[in-house]
Amino acid sequence: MEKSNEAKLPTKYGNFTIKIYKQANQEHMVFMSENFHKLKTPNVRIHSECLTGDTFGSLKCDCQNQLSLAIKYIAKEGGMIIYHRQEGRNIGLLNKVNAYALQDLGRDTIEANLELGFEEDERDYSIVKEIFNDLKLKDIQLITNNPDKIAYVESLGVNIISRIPSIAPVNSYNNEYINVKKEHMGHLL
Ligand SMILES: Nc1nc2c(ncn2[C@@H]2O[C@H](COP(=O)(O)OP(=O)(O)OP(=O)(O)O)[C@@H](O)[C@H]2O)c(=O)[nH]1
Ligand SMILES: [Zn+2]
Repeated sequence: MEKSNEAKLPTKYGNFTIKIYKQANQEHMVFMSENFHKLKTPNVRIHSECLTGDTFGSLKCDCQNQLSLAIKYIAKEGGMIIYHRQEGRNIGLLNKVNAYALQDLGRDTIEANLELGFEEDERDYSIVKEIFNDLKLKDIQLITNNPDKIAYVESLGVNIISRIPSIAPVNSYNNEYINVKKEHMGHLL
């Protein structure tokens, strides 16, 4: 793992500090409120990359809304976002678009992944451990609905003082996707 220095990043949401952690050619970004190092129980979101949603505003998922809610939340309450560069639950963008093509034919998110020969979720959170150690995180509030992320953070010996739900609006394009997360992936929705 290789890491950058911390640098200031002024944004339309306010002023933040960023730091990059590089592992296996994936460059993950930590996006922190300016008071981050003074916080006793920082708010933390581990946000998985979604180019189609985060950048292009895709309505097929809830990623862009979840990200902007998290940015606004930490701007106000303090904390950080790990922008986890594991596009498409770590199958990559090309495979995610092939999964979308199968979804156009009627498969759901899980079925499409399995048909392409992947697990329903291929994410690896090992960089999160490195980042938490580097930033000396002990007690946090975790912004998520995903029980796998909660279990992973707890396995690091980090104390989750509370979970902050990340609830984005439902629309006619993402309602099945959100429903699959709730019914088949155990998300706390
Ligand atoms: N393989 C695949 N990945 C998808 C699809 N739609 C979104 N993704 C990816 O899913 C990831 C986001 O995962 P989600 O399950 O929405 O949310 P989460 O990160 O597990 O949980 P929260 O912390 O509650 O947001 C991003 O990396 C997206 O690119 C899809 O149809 N197929
Ligand atoms: Zn998305």
